[in-house]
Amino acid sequence: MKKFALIVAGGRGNRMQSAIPKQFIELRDRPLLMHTFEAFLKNDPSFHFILVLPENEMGTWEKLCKTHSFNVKHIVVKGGETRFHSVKNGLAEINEEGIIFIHDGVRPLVSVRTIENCYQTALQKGNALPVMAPSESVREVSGEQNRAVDRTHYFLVQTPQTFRSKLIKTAYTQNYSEKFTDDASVLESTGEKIHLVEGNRENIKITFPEDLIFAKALL
Ligand SMILES: Nc1ccn([C@@H]2O[C@H](COP(=O)(O)OP(=O)(O)OP(=O)(O)O)[C@@H](O)[C@H]2O)c(=O)n1
Ligand SMILES: C[C@](O)(CO)[C@H](O)COP(=O)(O)O
Repeated sequence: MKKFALIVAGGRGNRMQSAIPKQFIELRDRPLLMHTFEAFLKNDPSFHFILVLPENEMGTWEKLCKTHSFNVKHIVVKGGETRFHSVKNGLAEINEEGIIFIHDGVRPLVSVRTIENCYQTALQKGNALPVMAPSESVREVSGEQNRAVDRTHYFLVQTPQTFRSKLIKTAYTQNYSEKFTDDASVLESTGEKIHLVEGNRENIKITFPEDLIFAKALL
């Protein structure tokens, strides 16, 4: 089965407060985004890549690829207003049957095992969502009130969120809703059951400056 990695890096990275977009920050002499590609290639060198970038950053990426002799074949697509719109633009480039891994460009620490777990489950069941149990207590907040909840009922969601191509392309023909915070929520709203698989604890989304310290130590 053909494998497509749709890497979304069309965001601004406002919470990182960095002069350059967080996806281009250098970690161990390479832009963060290149480490993300490499994580997929470690799992399977035959991956087909689609990369979503902000339109005004495409030139910078081209230069970075030259500077770092980054020769991994990939299609570059322009990002949209939200992650949903960026994914939609990327999906439009995939017109063959296969398994699509939709992955945040800023999660370079995804493991080979997580990618494999996602592949096997998506192949058998149509979709796979990597998750981790929270390691802290959880509280529900409602206005001025808050209460402890049973954390065994909750999981934290990672990427790559992985799907048979037809299923996810059809799901993304829906109109955008603010409830769509990830790809599984888009598919779920069509009535599909979502299948959970084990992610890896290091697979954090690089969001705040402190996350870079953690990533540098592990890459
Ligand atoms: N319009 C958007 C917004 C986000 N993303 C991507 O979705 C992933 C997860 O988003 P997040 O980490 O929140 O990135 P940003 O939106 O860039 O960060 P911030 O919210 O801090 O601005 C990132 O790889 C980001 O580049 C995207 O492709 N297009
Ligand atoms: C897709 C995601 O990374 C799953 O945890 C997450 O929902 C992205 O959230 P963000 O607010 O767009 O960073």
